[in-house]
Amino acid sequence: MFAVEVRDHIMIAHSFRGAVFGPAQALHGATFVVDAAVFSTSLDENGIVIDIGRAHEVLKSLLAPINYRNLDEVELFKGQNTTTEFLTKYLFDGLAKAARNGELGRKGEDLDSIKVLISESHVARAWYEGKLWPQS
Ligand SMILES: Nc1nc2c(c(=O)[nH]1)N=C([C@H](O)[C@H](O)COP(=O)(O)OP(=O)(O)OP(=O)(O)O)CN2
Repeated sequence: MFAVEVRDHIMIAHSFRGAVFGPAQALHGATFVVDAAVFSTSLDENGIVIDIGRAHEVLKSLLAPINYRNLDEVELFKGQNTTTEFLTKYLFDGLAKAARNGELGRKGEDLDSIKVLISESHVARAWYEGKLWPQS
């Protein structure tokens, strides 16, 4: 399987509901490093999985509305614990939509799957990976 991965980062603040989170129930900040990988069993006639520039642009556009924000105040996430895991799925859904629509410089049907990995610190990370087809 071939893959291309792009990276970006965001700075956010948030708080969590639930005793399991201990001190993280209070408002705290984090810098998340986001890695998004797109997989395909084949290369196109240019020898690529997807266009790296377009992948960067799409990832950046998905991160822009939440970068430098207190996620507790983001309407889209109201009532939701914005855990690292939750954010990986949010980004996966956005990237999957773009990939299926051919916005990554490759026909959607030529792409296999996507993995979004978020490193929330130097000791912890979470990811979501899923197939692009059949569409769920
Ligand atoms: N499964 C998850 N667990 C936790 C997340 C998460 O996104 N998914 N996030 C946090 C906090 O936001 C923060 O990143 C870490 O908080 P902290 O309490 O310092 O971390 P630990 O739980 O690792 O440390 P303790 O020593 O156990 O308090 C927390 N968990």
